[in-house]
Order: sequence, then structure tokens, then C-alpha cells
Amino acid sequence: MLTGFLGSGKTTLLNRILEDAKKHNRKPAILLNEVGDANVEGVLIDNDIPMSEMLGGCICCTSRGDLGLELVQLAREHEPDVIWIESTGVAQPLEIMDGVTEASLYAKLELKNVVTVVDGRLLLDKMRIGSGKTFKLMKEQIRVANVLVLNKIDLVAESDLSELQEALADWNPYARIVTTTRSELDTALLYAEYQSNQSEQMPRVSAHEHHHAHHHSAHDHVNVVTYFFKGTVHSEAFEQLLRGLPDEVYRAKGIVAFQDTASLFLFQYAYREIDFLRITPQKQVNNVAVFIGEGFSESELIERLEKIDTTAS
Ligand SMILES: Nc1nc2c(ncn2[C@@H]2O[C@H](COP(=O)(O)OP(=O)(O)OP(=O)(O)O)[C@@H](O)[C@H]2O)c(=O)[nH]1
Repeated sequence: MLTGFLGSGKTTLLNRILEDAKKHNRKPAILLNEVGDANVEGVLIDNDIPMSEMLGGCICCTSRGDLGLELVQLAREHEPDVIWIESTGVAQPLEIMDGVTEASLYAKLELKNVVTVVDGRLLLDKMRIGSGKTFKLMKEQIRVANVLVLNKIDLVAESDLSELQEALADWNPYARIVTTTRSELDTALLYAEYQSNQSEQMPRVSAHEHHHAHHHSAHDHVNVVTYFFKGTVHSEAFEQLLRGLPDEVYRAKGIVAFQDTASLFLFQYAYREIDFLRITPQKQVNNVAVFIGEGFSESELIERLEKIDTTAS
């Protein structure tokens, strides 16, 4: 997921990513979201690259479910190695993450990385004022990232640079920070987590591996765990697991197969409310559970899931 405020340099970065993908034989696809009704940037992108456009609104508020479906369709039709979602500059990142994880229900898709491009010049201005909607949103986008691209440095005085870097590190101690002009960076950095997980047989997601976590505690950082079930679970054990989720998990959803009822259920969890819906899918679905929250232990949760996932060894 590629996020960042309007004009921060997302498209500039995306173009670099696509150039490098070609060099490394990586097959990308793109999902573009624009507030306007016309996709201006899309026309600049190579015709060979599968692209899906969601226009006329911000994915986070108008069509979260559609975002998931769009991703699934891209994945099925083109089988890319990676999908880059460039979201409109005014999007609420957490809401988009929620939409993205929806796709894991229907395709082997995992949210791997959240890259936020920060307009250094604009942020400095907003910091000086210290309040306002834009400032708040920029902070939010910074907070959810695991890679922060501090861009437009050519427009920032050298003496102001450390102030910016310190602010980013303060709001998000877990992300790797790269300082750039015209989003110029080594794109390998954006795949770090992606590559390290590729060898796993049963992929599970961690959008945020805390590479820098050794000197910080795990508080105040967004995490996502996507767990693909290997077998069935007992309904009571599963409900117990949901009820026992730490407060730091504020959203969960997925599809489970219960061994004691011999049917499939779609479950939703939000604000401690649990909802199960019996489903008879017309299409192939995954048995999967996605958890979104802040500062919870991913390994502990995965361990608990493995324990009730009967055929897991
Ligand atoms: N001076 C300067 N200009 C930059 C830099 N990076 C990007 N730009 C310019 O800033 C403008 C916006 O860049 P984009 O990459 O389109 O930004 P975006 O985040 O995709 O913008 P939206 O699609 O509106 O959200 C373009 O004219 C870029 O050429 C930079 O580091 N320094």
C-alpha cells in the first residue's frame, strides 16, 4: 500500500517501482484510486502493466468492499507478484487497510507493506502551525507505515531536516525512514519484508515486522495478522479465542470452517462484538482470519490460532 498526502510524490515513486520491477522480472499490478472522475496518472503508466482504477471517490469511505473485490479480480486475472495500491492523498490509511485485508478472504493476498510518502516541505509548515486536519491526517499516515519516504527534501533547508526526521521517528519509531528528492530510493527496501516471507509455505502476514523494535516496546504501532487456516477449528475454541483477544485488537474478520457444524462461517469482530454468519460460497474462498490492531503481540496471537487449528502441526 502506497499512501501519502496529495502531491507528496507517490506517483513519482510508483514510476520508479515499475521501472525497477521490469529490471528484476517482477510482475506488478496497480490499483489506483483518485478522488476525481478521471484517472490522470493512469495514462502515464505502461500499457503492459495490469491496472485497475477506482475513480470518483476515496476507497476508504465510499467503497471499502469494492476495494477488496477489485484486488481479488486483479490477482485472479493477472496473477501478479505484487499489487501496489496507490491511494488518494486524503484517504484514512486504517480504513484502507481494513478494505485491503478483505481481499485475503478470497485470494492468497497479504498486506505486506505500508509505504507512506511524506511531503517534507508541507509537513514542516504544518508542524509550525501544529494543528489542523491536514496535519492530523499526515500524522496518521506516518503512524501506520513501515517505510517512510521523507520526500521533497530539496525544498527543505538543511537546518530543518533533523527536526523533520526526529518528528517522524517520534510518531513512528518502527518505520524505516528514507530521505529523498523525487522519491529516489533503492526499491529493494520496499520489498524487504515481502522477500523474507516468500519462502514460507503457508504465508501469513505481518504488515509490520518491527525491525527496529529491539529498542522500543511494541506500543502504538499498527499491526495486521493474516492467518490462513490449515484445517478446521472447533466453534467454541474459536469463540473463546475471539473473546480473549486483547483490547489492542480492534478489528477482526474472516472465514472459518467449524469441525462441529460442518459448514462455513463468515465472522466479524469489532469493538468486542462478535458476529457469525453461515455462508455457502458460490466461489472458492479461503479459510482465513485477519486481525488489525495496535501494539498487540503477533506471535502470541498466531500461536493461539495454531493451537486451535486442528490439522496444524
Ligand atoms: N521539488 C520537488 N518536487 C517533487 C518531488 N517529488 C515529486 N515532486 C513533484 O511534485 C508533484 C507531485 O508529485 P506526484 O508524484 O504526482 O505526487 P502524488 O503524491 O502522486 O500526488 P497525488 O496523486 O496528487 O496525490 C509533481 O509535479 C512532481 O514532479 C521532490 O522531491 N521535490
